[in-house]
Amino acid sequence: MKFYANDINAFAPRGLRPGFVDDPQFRGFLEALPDGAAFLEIDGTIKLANGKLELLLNLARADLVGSELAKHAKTAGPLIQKLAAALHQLKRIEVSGALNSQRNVFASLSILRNQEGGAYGALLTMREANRQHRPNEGSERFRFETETGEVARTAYHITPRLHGLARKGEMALERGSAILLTGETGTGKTEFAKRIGHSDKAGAVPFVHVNCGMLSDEQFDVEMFGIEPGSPLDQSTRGKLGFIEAADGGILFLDQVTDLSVTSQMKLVSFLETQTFSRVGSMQRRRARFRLITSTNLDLGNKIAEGVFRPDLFYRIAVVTIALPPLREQPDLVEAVADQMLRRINLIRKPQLRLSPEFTDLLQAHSYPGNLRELSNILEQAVACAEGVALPEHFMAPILAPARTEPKHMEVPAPSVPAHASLKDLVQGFETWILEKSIAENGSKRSAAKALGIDIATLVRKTKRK
Ligand SMILES: Nc1ncnc2c1ncn2[C@@H]1O[C@H](COP(=O)(O)OP(=O)(O)OP(=O)(O)O)[C@@H](O)[C@H]1O
Repeated sequence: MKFYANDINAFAPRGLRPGFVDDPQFRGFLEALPDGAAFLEIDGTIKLANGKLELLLNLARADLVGSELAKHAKTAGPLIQKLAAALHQLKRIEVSGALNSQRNVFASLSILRNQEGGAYGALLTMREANRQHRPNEGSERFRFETETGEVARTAYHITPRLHGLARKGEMALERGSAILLTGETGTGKTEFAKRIGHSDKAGAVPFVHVNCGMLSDEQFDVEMFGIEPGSPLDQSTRGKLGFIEAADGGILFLDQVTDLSVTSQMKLVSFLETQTFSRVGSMQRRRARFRLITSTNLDLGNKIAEGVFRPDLFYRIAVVTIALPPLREQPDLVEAVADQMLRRINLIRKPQLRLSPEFTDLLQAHSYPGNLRELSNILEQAVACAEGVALPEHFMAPILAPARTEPKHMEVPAPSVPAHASLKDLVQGFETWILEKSIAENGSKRSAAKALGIDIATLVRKTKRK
């Protein structure tokens, strides 16, 4: 029996359950997969993506998660369009081809269905087709950055003040000096790094964006230095390209460098000192040449005084420091970004939204503790609440709510992933894990079945399947 997109409502549609996709153990499971992987809602929205997919597509996870898969066809390549079309038709597909990053990949998309056959999501996996044949150092270069300067520039507003800072950044990159970007959250450090990394001066080079908050001590060596193919630690047998090798000849951007533990900072210092490293599982020293940009929204002076940031690392990364100004000091940027967002929104909005002069005054007077991110939220709120004109009552600045304490649940360990597991086994392992976790959280099989929207007989049969 075939199901088409229109049929899903008739078969108890279920989206991926937020409780599960937000669970750190499930995220750990996804990260442990040897290939790039993502979970998608049935409408094509990417709910979760792992770091390997981020690397293969050369798109930041923050840009992937929450967006529609099809949206990335332009930057990542037409292969993505094929996968999105298959999902739209609820069709399993396996495709191979080149991404815009010039990586040849095999990709597969499997539809996840409940017992009644209703589709509730999809699993996308992707692996590099020629990774095992990758010659050693120096002979083959991989470009990680696919975003063209044109794409990057369309959404980026450059005021005279930002232009001056960008010039300073471009000159520092040209000279090979390490740049530290500072500034409050949302001031645009990441965008700025991409902007100067894409400048004509930097040329078409890899730009590897590393979110340091995602790098635990255990992952640091593997993610930064990679794994030697065929070494005892190489479960995939294809090795793993580390961020440092990926950035060779280009730019390594360490975002929120203050999130690195002191131990990882020490390893980074030692690497920066010698510019050499060894892949995990190999003794061979390798050399990588790249230009370094780091960023933080914290006060580094305080962090050093507290003993949680190493001064020797500070002096290596802060050869040139560029402080991104807060939005409250840039009324011209508020106006330009608000105008541009409104234009983009009005391309699809009916009725078109106009800002009343009073609303515009509030925009100009606001202090923006969340900077550009907050401006965007305020406009989105107005888009959602106002009819044709945004009035002062539609001006809602987000207020930071106190952290919520989550109830503690019984821990169900994430399934381990065998090196050569088939896609079917992986999906089945994931399903069993969800069921067990739900039983632990809900206290009984009956309550778990109810919470998952399946009948108790199905749940019992599936949990016996192991
Ligand atoms: N000059 C700009 N013009 C338009 N939009 C911008 C500009 N700079 C940043 N943005 C937008 O503002 C938001 C926040 O930017 P970004 O993530 O670069 O901030 P950040 O300083 O790195 O934040 P954090 O410190 O929290 O990591 C993003 O949505 C980005 O697209």
